[in-house]
Amino acid sequence: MTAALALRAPQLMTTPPLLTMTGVSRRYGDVVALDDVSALVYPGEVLGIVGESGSGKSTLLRMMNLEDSPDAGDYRLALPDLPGNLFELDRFARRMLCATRIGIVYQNPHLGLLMKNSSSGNVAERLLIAGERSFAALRSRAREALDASEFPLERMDARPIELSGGMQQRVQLAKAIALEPALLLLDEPTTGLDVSVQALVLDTLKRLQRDRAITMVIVSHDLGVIRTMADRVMVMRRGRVVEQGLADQIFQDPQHDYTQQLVHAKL
Ligand SMILES: Nc1ncnc2c1ncn2[C@@H]1O[C@H](COP(=O)(O)OP(=O)(O)OP(=O)(O)O)[C@@H](O)[C@H]1O
Repeated sequence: MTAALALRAPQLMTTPPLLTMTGVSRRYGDVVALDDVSALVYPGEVLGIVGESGSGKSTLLRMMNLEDSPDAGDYRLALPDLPGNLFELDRFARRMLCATRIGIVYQNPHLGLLMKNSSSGNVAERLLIAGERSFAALRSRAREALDASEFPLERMDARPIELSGGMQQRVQLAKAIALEPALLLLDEPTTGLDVSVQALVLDTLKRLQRDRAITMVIVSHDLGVIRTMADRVMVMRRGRVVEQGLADQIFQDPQHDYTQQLVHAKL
């Protein structure tokens, strides 16, 4: 066992989870996207969700972001004033919760950003929802979030449509962290970027995680990304969780046939 693993494992086990999902199922017509999925995410950790295309990863993340409702299941976040099953919240309460306590970065920046508004305006929009009304404060807080996302500040008034893919992801990230969310969701955040740009964005995510201990859930079909980012890994196939455990254990000693195939295909 490595020193890092020895230090990390007991910490995870002794802290109550921030996120608890139990028995979540979702069908779309005949397609079973999620079949009785349960998940725990502990404060300050990065949970990586991996699996082939169509395995249900993005659907699960959308559930965590309350964008969709399951056919069955329970979802709790251990935050003040949030008792009960979050799937039972009405649309307004969901929107406020997501805007203020949950951040998300999508693979497709069009889902997360208004492409024709300025980058700083995109971040400020999140702050406005939370009640910030002073122009000077909006601008300085947007600047701070963009800086933390390692976005070049001289371009903060550029529109995302004018920016590279890597820069667009940094704007999404700044928007996602502007209100210091309890949970940051990342759906294939670097897929489609050049390898060198991908590495830089992953570096930023790792630094943010280290400096701010943000609890993250990252979805990727790319085991390299999951290996770089995750403390624990959940492997999905056909809407079910087939294996989960500490990242080192999953990568060094995968138990399920499917995980073994994934890991060996990558090596
Ligand atoms: N809104 C929807 N309407 C119909 N089918 C859907 C919808 N969302 C997801 N599905 C289906 O549910 C299954 C799981 O999709 P999901 O996007 O969660 O998989 P994934 O593991 O994220 O794959 P990918 O990486 O390709 O997005 C797929 O068969 C998909 O076609």
